[in-house]
Amino acid sequence: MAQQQNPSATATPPVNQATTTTGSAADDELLQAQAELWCHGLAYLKSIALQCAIKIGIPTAIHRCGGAASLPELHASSLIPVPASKQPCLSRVMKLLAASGIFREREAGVYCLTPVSRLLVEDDTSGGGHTSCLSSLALLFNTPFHFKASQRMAEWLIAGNKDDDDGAAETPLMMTYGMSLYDLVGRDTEFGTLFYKAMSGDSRFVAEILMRQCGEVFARAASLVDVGGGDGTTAKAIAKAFPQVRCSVLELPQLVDSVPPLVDDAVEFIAGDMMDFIPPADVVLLKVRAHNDG
Ligand SMILES: C[S@@+](CC[C@H](N)C(=O)[O-])C[C@H]1O[C@@H](n2cnc3c(N)ncnc32)[C@H](O)[C@@H]1O
Repeated sequence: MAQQQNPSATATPPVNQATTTTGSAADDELLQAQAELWCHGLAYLKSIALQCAIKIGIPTAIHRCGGAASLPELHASSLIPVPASKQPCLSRVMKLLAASGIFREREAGVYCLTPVSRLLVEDDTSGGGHTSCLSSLALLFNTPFHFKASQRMAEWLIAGNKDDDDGAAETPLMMTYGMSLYDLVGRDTEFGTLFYKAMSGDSRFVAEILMRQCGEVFARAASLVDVGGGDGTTAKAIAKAFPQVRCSVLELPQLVDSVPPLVDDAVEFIAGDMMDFIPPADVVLLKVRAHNDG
């Protein structure tokens, strides 16, 4: 009886070792490139996973468990609102965040805070050099406004015809919403609230470092203007620490008009555009993205 031969065995000519190694290295490189492409293509999931962990309250929950906890421990302590049936999914989110350096997997399934996730703890009084929480800032990076506008980046880049409104838009955000980021902040209450919560958290964080590092500058000053100073968090912190400094904030008129908590005796708010005028002062502070980026 004739034996059936393995077609691939008969079709493949004998090859020397060098050819095999070269072919295999090239395939390895291709597979590596494909894996990297997957990673780049899905990189936005890292931001989504971070947003998810913040919304669920994982950094604060781990902090309240003493700085390290397993998911079953977090679940048992009722610190995170995720039903047991979904813990395997949360476990995958945590693995992704641990691989990204946001948490550290100390041992299988036990997660600790890292310097990054410590910035996301809501009530951190452990004295890690800061007392402010940057959760709102991290959430601000991922709003639907940002996602929707950034998905139009290519469309915005190739739109160049000055006769059409889209082509003339200064930014993808302007093209998508027909207004600047700061106009959006003024018009959308929810977005505006998140924006200023994020900015004041960031300002508190930076002010703590600024005062430690540049205290002698403020100690010698009699006046300071914080240009684009938002809700005045930084200026208020400086005024409190250095009462001899007369602090003011230069802000866009729509912001000064629309946000009541801006009124503060320690800080004067001046409505104006920094491109037109900056009030004279011993110290001019600028912590701002001055263009209407989107
Ligand atoms: C990114 S926020 C920073 C706020 C604050 N300096 C901080 O660090 O938290 C930028 C601020 O600059 C203000 N701004 C933008 N363009 C401005 C301009 N041309 N003149 C004055 N303020 C401006 C915005 O209203 C916004 O509050």
